[in-house]
Amino acid sequence: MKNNPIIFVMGVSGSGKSTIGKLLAQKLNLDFFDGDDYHPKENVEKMAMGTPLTDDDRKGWLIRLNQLSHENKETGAVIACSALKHSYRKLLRDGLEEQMEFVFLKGSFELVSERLNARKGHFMPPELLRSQFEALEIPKAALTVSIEHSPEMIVDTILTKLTGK
Ligand SMILES: Nc1ncnc2c1ncn2[C@@H]1O[C@H](COP(=O)(O)OP(=O)(O)OP(=O)(O)O)[C@@H](O)[C@H]1O
Ligand SMILES: O=C(O)[C@H](O)[C@@H](O)[C@H](O)[C@H](O)CO
Repeated sequence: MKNNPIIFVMGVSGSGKSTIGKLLAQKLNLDFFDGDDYHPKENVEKMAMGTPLTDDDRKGWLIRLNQLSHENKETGAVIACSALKHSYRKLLRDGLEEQMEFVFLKGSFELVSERLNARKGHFMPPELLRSQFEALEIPKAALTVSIEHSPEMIVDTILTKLTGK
């Protein structure tokens, strides 16, 4: 595994970024940050109203998460962030190429939809899921795991793959 890794757990809304990210951070004894907490108020309001974010809406937020990564450069961290497009991942990685890992949570529209419909108390409406899949550009270099298994199994798979690197 890379030294002091900055691990971005990425995927569409409801793919399990927060659930998996927290557990992974615990196992690696790293701090966990949820990208959702760094959206400006306008972005959260927009999503809550059922409008997908644009590239422009996401830009400042991605820059902030790149800064956050730099702030945690010495220790490493786990960060949950949708990171849907290649250009977003390039921005997130800027200046930290050596330390950064992307873990992609891969799942079908149907499965994620089921989980989102069952989730309570979150601002993101399930109706936005289609637009999340439309925006998603599948990462080629990411460590990819299927979300069909339990969170514990998924994290074990990630750890095995990470430590084998
Ligand atoms: N592997 C799993 N098996 C079963 N349920 C899961 C799994 N991973 C996550 N969940 C559940 O699915 C829902 C979505 O997970 P979570 O909130 O972690 O996704 P997210 O990608 O962080 O979403 P968002 O980006 O919208 O914040 C939650 O209710 C969570 O408990
Ligand atoms: O890029 C985006 O459209 C956003 O980051 C969303 O994915 C949300 O932040 C989150 O996933 C909602 O819960």
